[in-house]
Amino acid sequence: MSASIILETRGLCKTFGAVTAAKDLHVTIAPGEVVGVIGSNGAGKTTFINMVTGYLEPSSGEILFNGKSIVGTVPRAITRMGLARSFQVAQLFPELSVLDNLIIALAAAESPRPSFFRPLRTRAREARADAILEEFRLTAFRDARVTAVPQGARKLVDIAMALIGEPKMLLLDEPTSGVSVDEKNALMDTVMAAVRHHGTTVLFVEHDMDVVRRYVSRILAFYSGEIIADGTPDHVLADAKVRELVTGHAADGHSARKGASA
Ligand SMILES: Nc1ncnc2c1ncn2[C@@H]1O[C@H](COP(=O)(O)OP(=O)(O)OP(=O)(O)O)[C@@H](O)[C@H]1O
Repeated sequence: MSASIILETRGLCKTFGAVTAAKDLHVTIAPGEVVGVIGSNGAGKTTFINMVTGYLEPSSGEILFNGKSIVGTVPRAITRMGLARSFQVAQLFPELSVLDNLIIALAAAESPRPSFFRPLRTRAREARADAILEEFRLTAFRDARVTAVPQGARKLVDIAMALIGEPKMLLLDEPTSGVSVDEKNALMDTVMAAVRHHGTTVLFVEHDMDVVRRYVSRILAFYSGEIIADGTPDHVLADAKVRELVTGHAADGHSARKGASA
């Protein structure tokens, strides 16, 4: 693998009984790329992210991160190698404040086993958390309980926490799901400014084609566990198979498919 590839999968397969969720996936991602993953419901997008981040063991195939095989490596170790992720549903401590969630993430990033005998909330961590809140435009929610903040802000907290360890690559599973159409661009503008600032390579799953077009330089289109198109947004979104099977826009312009807005 050359230095111009940060993530590579070779012949990646995953079956669940009779269901093939990933079929012979060959993907290479270069450092600094912003890649959108599209596909209708059940196409295999989350399965791909779960395998790459260690949450799911592939049935066969290889995954290389920075040239090192990571198949069989536990998620926490993969995160420590610099490959982080967020989830469709934000993984936060719902009863704690936004600030405390960030402080826990900061403590966890500093040490794999934070001591129960030392306070988690130190001045240094609080100052760092405040800087993160500002960067992610979350200062207004600093002391609010996670359950009391809007969905878009929860998503931002989750993504901010994923970026705390300064990952080289970030995988986002539907960062704008459950967020109103009006809020989507503001959320993605904030996320993209942060990842550009940190120089992070990004791959994100997205159903909204307006969001995809606006933020990515490359699209992987999944259908039935396979990648049916890989290229620039103009190329992939004009592809006849993608229009028929993913975005639901047949050649006559008729839209039918659930889960995609183009
Ligand atoms: N743990 C599992 N056990 C059995 N089948 C699974 C499991 N996880 C995923 N599948 C199946 O694998 C296929 C791909 O699912 P996956 O969740 O990866 O799709 P997706 O593209 O992320 O869909 P969505 O957009 O709805 O999140 C589906 O048919 C799904 O039902």
